[in-house]
Amino acid sequence: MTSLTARAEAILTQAKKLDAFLEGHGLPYPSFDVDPLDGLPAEMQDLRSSLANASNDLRKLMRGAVMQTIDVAMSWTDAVPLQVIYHYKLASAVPLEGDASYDEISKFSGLEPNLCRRFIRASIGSNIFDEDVKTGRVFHTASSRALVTDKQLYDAVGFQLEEVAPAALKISKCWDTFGQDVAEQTKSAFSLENSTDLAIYDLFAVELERGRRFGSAMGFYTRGDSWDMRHLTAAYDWKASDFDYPGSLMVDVGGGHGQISYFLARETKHLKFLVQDLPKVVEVAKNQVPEDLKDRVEFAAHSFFERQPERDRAPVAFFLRFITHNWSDKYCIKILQALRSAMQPGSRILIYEYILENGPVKDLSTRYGFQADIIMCALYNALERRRVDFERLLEEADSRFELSAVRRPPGNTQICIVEIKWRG
Ligand SMILES: C[S@@+](CC[C@H](N)C(=O)[O-])C[C@H]1O[C@@H](n2cnc3c(N)ncnc32)[C@H](O)[C@@H]1O
Repeated sequence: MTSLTARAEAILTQAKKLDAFLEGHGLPYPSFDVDPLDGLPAEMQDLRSSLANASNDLRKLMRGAVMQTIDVAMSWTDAVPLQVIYHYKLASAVPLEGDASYDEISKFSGLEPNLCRRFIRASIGSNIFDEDVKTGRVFHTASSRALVTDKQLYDAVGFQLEEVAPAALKISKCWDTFGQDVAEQTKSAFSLENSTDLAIYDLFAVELERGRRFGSAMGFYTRGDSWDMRHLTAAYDWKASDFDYPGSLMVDVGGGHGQISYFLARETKHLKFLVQDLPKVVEVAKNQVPEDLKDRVEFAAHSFFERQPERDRAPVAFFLRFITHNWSDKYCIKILQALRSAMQPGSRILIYEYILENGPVKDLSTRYGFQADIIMCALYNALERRRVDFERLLEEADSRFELSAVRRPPGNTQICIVEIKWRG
């Protein structure tokens, strides 16, 4: 058993190190008004995460077993005021470096003054906005200010609170309605919430503003360090002589606009890339290939549920980034089976996405994969997988597939490369 004093001392030791770094670099201490931490170097980010995890544990312990559970059950009372702030653009109603009365916020936003006051005051408890107790005027904190200055953050908040959260509250209803083994994207909690039998991408293709917000929110989620492409090169030897040689080809399955292929083409010497995606995506992407990569990267319309076209020589690899986590096992098996005819001994499938730990994860800094798992469930009837889940998929798809390695980039504990070989 760890004493409270020992916990607090561990926090103190870490806080002193972080303070020393900030002081040594002339940076302000973190406050609700100024956040100097995002720009810190990697080793300080590790320290910061460790301090956040330790203090979060202490906070939960001090809330106590019952209140900690009630806090979770009532977390919607933090989320809903933020949704109102998002919906009525209340953050933009307050000057970045000044203040505003509730009447002024009301005039700007069209939300009735008493509602502005109630929902902003509820959010002040989450340090989103603050209020001068003497004048009753509202001013920004670093969090509410970022809602104005960071468009991708704003869209990510809107996407979570207006798309994902309402859908996620229908997960149990989805299972009651369609069964717990429901595998279709068109019968998801998201489809129930939206009274549609369209999958999310198809709905967003016609509801353009929602589609734009989704794209912008993804921009927010993918700008974190765990998405940095350097992890790709740290986790795999793309320049190996059995990979990057004259005439070798990698197929980027569902490769979107080709960002990964462009990056890897610049990291390798000979390897060529074929980016496959749906016709409407390829139509746009094929005209945007950078001049220096025109002889290395090509695009072709191809559904990943269809057999690969015949080729004289098998590709060295099929690369799938953030594809399988959007699909239930039933469809992932189809995707894998469609690659079989193009595999030869030595060719491989590389799947790059969150690989969940086999056991539970409690740290704030590493639990995102488990949260993403619930999002996949709500939106697609899909999941984030563990190594054993991939092993099961491969066994069901074809026993000639062999999971040869899970390559975890150093320092990036969540997004990994699953390497699959073909026994032939
Ligand atoms: C989550 S995005 C990942 C894009 C890309 N791999 C990346 O990581 O940036 C999923 C991609 O799958 C594509 N997609 C969806 N259904 C497809 C299908 N049946 N065949 C091929 N691509 C498909 C989408 O158009 C989209 O580009």
